[in-house]
Amino acid sequence: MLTGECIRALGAMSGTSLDGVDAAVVETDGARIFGFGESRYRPYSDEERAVLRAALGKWPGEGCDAALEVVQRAHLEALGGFEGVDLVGFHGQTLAHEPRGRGTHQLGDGEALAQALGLPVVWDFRSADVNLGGEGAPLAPFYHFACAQWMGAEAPLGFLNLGGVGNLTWVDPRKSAPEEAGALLAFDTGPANAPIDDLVQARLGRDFDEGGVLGLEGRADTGSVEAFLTHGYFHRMPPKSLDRDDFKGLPGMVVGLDDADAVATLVEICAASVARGMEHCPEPPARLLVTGGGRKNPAIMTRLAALLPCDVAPVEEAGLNGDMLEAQAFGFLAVRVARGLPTSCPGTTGVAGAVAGGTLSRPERAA
Ligand SMILES: Nc1ncnc2c1ncn2[C@@H]1O[C@H](COP(=O)(O)OP(=O)(O)OP(=O)(O)O)[C@@H](O)[C@H]1O
Ligand SMILES: CC(=O)N[C@H]1[C@@H]2OC[C@@H](O2)[C@@H](O)[C@@H]1O[C@H](C)C(=O)O
Repeated sequence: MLTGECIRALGAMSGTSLDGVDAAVVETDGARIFGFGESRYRPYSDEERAVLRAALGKWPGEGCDAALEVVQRAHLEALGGFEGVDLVGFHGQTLAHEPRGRGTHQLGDGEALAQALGLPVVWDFRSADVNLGGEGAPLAPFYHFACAQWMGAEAPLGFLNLGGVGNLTWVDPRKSAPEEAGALLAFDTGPANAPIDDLVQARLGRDFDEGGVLGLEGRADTGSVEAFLTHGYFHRMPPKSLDRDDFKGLPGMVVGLDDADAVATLVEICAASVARGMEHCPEPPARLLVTGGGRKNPAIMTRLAALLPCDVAPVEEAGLNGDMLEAQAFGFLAVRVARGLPTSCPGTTGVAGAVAGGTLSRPERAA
């Protein structure tokens, strides 16, 4: 099955925004993208999201059973019924991430999922990298490299994922492989949607600032933005990574502002941290392709365009699906793991050398 031929890989991502499970098929040999297949979004209910939110920060053995039940049920519903799938890439739900401390914790049982689906499942993608001294994140950059080549890009370009946390990938598509020196530079830029979501949830009972209405209406408090950028994270050289709640105190910085100004300030902090991160790139990319839910926030996209020295566009302008890029990425990475190909390298996580992470669980009965 895995001899370099085209594999129909089904990836699943449950991200830091806790909005739901994205599931998407990508046709690949682990190096090239041959095509994209069906995708599906399975939202978490309010009750499920509350269970997951309560589990954030927990490590294995610290009472994650209820959250595990939510993750397994939601993924079985999201992944069941796809036709002609050869392999599943299961990210799980990150509950905690301290690569220089306790490690990284993605909640999910890939072995149980493999038996329930009757399909081989690759999971636990991040541990091997962390155990070898890497950040364990971001991992999508190897897929971004494949996307750049699928697009036929011939000059360096950037991918910016704006989920709960922002992560930037600088790609040189002229290189022959993602693990080649100089092919990729990637790192988490800073907070993206998570603090905005948390603030509108706390103040207004909404999940997010739909359409960026508040962010467009308000005025950013520049003093708060400048104070935030003095945080030590912005003085660390990449590769570097964040946990969803590393900046949990951020809404507290804007407590004295009205709703619109508070959101506008968090939007500016997101955009300014991307601009600060862009300074680490070997050269500014001619184009930055934005993926993740933040690309649907006009307030964020407007501020990125104002602050960055390059064209800023949603990935759809390059023919890609920004809602499903991360799910596709874990399908792609699952094929790489199954074929023993690296999934991270010094340029993406700071790991000592290219490493193929992940655990492959096979079903006792085929689907
Ligand atoms: N129409 C919209 N208007 C404004 N913001 C939106 C819109 N749709 C989605 N978002 C934002 O995008 C977020 C979800 O983005 P996404 O699904 O990429 O996050 P994630 O994958 O869970 O996070 P991460 O990539 O950090 O793991 C929502 O929480 C919200 O803040
Ligand atoms: C530990 C963890 O789950 N990190 C996530 C988070 O969400 C965005 C950013 O921080 C990124 O580093 C990573 O996910 C993406 C999919 C990645 O690994 O590329």
